[in-house]
Amino acid sequence: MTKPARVIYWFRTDLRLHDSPALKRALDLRPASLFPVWCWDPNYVYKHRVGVNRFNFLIQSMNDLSKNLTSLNPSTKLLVVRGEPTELLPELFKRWNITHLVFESDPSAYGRRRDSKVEALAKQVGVQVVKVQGHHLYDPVEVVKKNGGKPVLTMSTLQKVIRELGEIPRPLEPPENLPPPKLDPSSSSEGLEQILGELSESLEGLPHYQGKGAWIPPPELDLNSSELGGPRQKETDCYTSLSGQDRDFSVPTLESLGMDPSQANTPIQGGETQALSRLERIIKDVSYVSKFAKPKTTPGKSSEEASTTLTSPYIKFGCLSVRRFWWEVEDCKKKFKGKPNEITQTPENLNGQLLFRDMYACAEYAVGDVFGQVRGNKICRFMDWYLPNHYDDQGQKIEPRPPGDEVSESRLKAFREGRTGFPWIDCLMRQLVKEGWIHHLGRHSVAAFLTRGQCWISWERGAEIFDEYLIDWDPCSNPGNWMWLSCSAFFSQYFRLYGLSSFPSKYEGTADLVRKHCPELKKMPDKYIFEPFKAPIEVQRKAGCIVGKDYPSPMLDEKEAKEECMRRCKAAFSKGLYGDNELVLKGKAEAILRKEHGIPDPRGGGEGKGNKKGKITDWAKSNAVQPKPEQGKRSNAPGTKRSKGEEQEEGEEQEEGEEAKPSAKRSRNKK
Ligand SMILES: Cc1cc2nc3c(=O)[nH]c(=O)nc-3n(C[C@H](O)[C@H](O)[C@H](O)COP(=O)(O)OP(=O)(O)OC[C@H]3O[C@@H](n4cnc5c(N)ncnc54)[C@H](O)[C@@H]3O)c2cc1C
Repeated sequence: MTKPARVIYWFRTDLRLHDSPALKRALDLRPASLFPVWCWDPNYVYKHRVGVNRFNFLIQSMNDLSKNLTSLNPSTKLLVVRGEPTELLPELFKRWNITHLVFESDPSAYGRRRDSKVEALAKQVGVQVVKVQGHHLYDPVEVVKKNGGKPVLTMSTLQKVIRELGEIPRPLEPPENLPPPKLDPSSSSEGLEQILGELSESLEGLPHYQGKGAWIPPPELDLNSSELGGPRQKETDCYTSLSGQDRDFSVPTLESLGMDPSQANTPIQGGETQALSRLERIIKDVSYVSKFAKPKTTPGKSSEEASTTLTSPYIKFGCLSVRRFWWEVEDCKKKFKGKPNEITQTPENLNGQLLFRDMYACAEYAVGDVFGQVRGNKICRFMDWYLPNHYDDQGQKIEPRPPGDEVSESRLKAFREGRTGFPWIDCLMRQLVKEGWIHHLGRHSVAAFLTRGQCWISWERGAEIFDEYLIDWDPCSNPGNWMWLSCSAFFSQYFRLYGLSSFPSKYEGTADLVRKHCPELKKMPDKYIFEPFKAPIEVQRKAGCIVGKDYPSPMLDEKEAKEECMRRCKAAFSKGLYGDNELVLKGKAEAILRKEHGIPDPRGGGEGKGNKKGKITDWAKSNAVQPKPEQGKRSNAPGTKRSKGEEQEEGEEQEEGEEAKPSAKRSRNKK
């Protein structure tokens, strides 16, 4: 007779019970005991940028999952063990006599590395590992294989490849019951408290337990560093015991991380229960689902009123199954009573949005660890951005990063703090920090502004800011979209830009969004809401907001900055270098690009025309601060006419329906 299975189900970014193919595989083993484990990894807590809103969402989602597990069997819940999975899981295998470890596979490079370590450790002690794809519509491993090992860079390539992979599986129902996490399945102990007590006892003697060798943040770690996702108010106590302060394997609190819960200002609440009720609301509106066209959606007055689905945080943490979303959309569209040609198509429809997510995952899978950076990234066009990452001779990232030129550093700071003097950018950045989410077109605006649009700052820096604040931060979608918006990959029409006033003017509710997040502009009339620096002084006085005093002056001249960036894009495109080119790897590409195209270096160095060694160039200097308000001049405010040239630069909202068409030949002339 075979030994009955004793299974650890390792939860990660699959915090749900519905449509979980990995959980189904665990239950198909008919385990005598099922241990639903979450490893509260100090690497995540102390080494990643995770802001308070994302932690809050995660904690809520874990609590919701735990409650849902208990509703299936009152003798079970989510078992949170505090420590690194590579250290902890092997101990649990031994102490809980585990036969199988089951988890949903993590396609990201970091996750794959961690998982393969855990897999090897499990095999060493005879524990069988079962990993199942469930985080994407299609398995990135299979897609990339079918694409000849190449990264998928366009929607049409993805669609071509997936046609051969067959239909997306229909979603699974949640389980009806679960075995309890009993150490001795034949024992009569049934109560959860008793089971938890026995489990906690079984961990006696392990390091980190009951304060013995507790995981204490290393002294060099600055808990107040924003690099760690915002200020931590006090010492953490979430690692003083393996099974939690009360030895009940509970979900940690924000306080135990040293975070201030009052800073979690997001209206977005985590958990599978919330995710499913949101999905139900979306699907009820057959017309909305059938006619969904991403470019026509609006950021609205607030995140709750944005006209997209706001499902990304739930999909990110797996509270919502992406396959379930897909199929509910498909079934909903069948109920549409309007004309068939009113039903929107991929890529602008909801299915298209979900496919974009898969596209970035497939690109990340093929590119690997360097997907989030320029250096070494074969799909990423090299541009001579300001404030790039720095690397040593071995290709290791130098941290902390050496300071860049002071103008760009001050612009980056103002951008992060929502003080650029451009209300559209400032309100979005303040919304991001406060609520942990902004609408896609808002993300477009800020990403283009920081990179190829106005500031010429490396997309790596912008992606880092999003990493810290977005609840839905994703290791594939975030760098992928930043590369798209900066025209580094996926998209190449660098001449298409957003007007800082004309673009938001086209969308309903955007003036209110500005007023909500930039209250100093509350009384600014609509005409000047996106360009208060153009308001006559009497208008500013009447609105109680003097530009330069109550609200910052714009930090650059939009038109000049755009022209300069365009020149730089042109140069980078004509040179055609990518992140894996030898010149880039050796750190020589920037100087060459500047020299060949006479582009000034803001730090000096004499490479570009007209550079004065050691000085900030005139261009950067003159645009650093306080451009003259064009009071009373032509305005781009709502209702006013724009010049022909500006019209041509906009319309960027069509982007998601287009393909990346690299306009310059790739240069792969490795020496
Ligand atoms: C610079 C930048 C950075 C971004 N970073 C992230 C990120 O870290 N995580 C993330 O989930 N999305 C990211 N996006 C993509 C997109 O903005 C969000 O997924 C979307 O705004 C989420 O809102 P929603 O759920 O209302 O989307 P909807 O429009 O309702 O779309 C439904 C779902 O489709 C997926 N989706 C839609 N658009 C995209 C896209 N362009 N790329 C990938 N998935 C998409 C999301 O899972 C989303 O929840 C980024 C976009 C930009 C421009």
